Amino acid sequence: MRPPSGGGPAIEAVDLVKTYGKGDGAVQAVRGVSFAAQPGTILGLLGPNGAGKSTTVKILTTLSVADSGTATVAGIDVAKNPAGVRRAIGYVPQKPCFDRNLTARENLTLQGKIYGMGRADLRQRVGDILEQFSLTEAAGRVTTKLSGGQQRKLDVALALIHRPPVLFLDEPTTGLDPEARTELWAAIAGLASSGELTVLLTTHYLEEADHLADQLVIVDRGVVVASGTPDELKDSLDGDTIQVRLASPESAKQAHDILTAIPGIDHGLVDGTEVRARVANGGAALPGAIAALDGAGVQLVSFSVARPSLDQVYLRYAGRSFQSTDTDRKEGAA
Ligand SMILES: Nc1ncnc2c1ncn2[C@@H]1O[C@H](COP(=O)(O)OP(=O)(O)OP(=O)(O)O)[C@@H](O)[C@H]1O
Repeated sequence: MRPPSGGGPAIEAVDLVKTYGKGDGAVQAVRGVSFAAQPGTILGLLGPNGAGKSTTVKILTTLSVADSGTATVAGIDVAKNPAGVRRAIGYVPQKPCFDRNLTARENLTLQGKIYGMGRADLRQRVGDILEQFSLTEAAGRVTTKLSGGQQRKLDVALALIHRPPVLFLDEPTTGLDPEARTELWAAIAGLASSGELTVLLTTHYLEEADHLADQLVIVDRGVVVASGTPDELKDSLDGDTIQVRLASPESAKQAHDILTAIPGIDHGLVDGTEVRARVANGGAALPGAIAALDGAGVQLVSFSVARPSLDQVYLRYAGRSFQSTDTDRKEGAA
């Protein structure tokens, strides 16, 4: 299948609204979300846990029905023709979806049969897709004997077996170690590079969104707070980011307080042993900032001036730091 003809977006959401439950217990998961992904691009839906990303994806993949609003995928209306949408998409949910008792090759073959693919085409396709995801050598192994990264790649391969023009990846790298994450990033970037596949991926990793997405839609508490390319979003913030690395998290907190007390330095964030803050002109602020830290006896590991990062973008548009939203989540989960 190819992307929709006629030049329209591959994915379009217009004013989607979804509330779970009723009365006092009602949760407004999605509160008027709109965006569009052009064919052959990767759109990153970025937001902390509970922002409404999965709910939006569920509506677009026909697993859930919106209370209001409209959406098309591959030019097909999700509400009017859900079966058509399901044929046009691949969907990788957060949890693995392969059969643990079968091998990678058997899983792919079974999936292809479910989509009604012919025997010769399917055999060729399974071979090609195993190759594409560097799974050929592991193809004969029962899936439980694959590494976490290989299992995740198999999930993506399964979603693509029927050559859909649109792929949805819901937090594809959650739980993967850094090496497996980097490998999956390369595979995802490779998928979209042909220009024939449109990918929507949800993530709460700023780095992942920055690295992979052509276009970002930042969601928070069910609404879109900003959208654009990663560069556009960073450029929309005037000024520079100063980044200071300290020897310990305690020193980082101390450095944060000292720096943000300096007029013109604001929006400070502490991330482990690093402090980041915004300033109109990083070069001009540098001597004063270093002198203030030095005067307080705070030992620096490094100090640099950089372009704004996505967490600064998030802070500016969502009105709170990305780290704090993640901390809220962890505390809520505890
Ligand atoms: N089936 C459901 N019933 C009730 N509330 C729900 C349901 N599914 C999601 N929610 C709530 O809706 C809100 C949005 O959830 P959603 O899963 O869409 O967010 P998310 O951004 O995908 O988060 P995560 O990264 O944790 O998957 C949250 O407050 C969540 O608790």
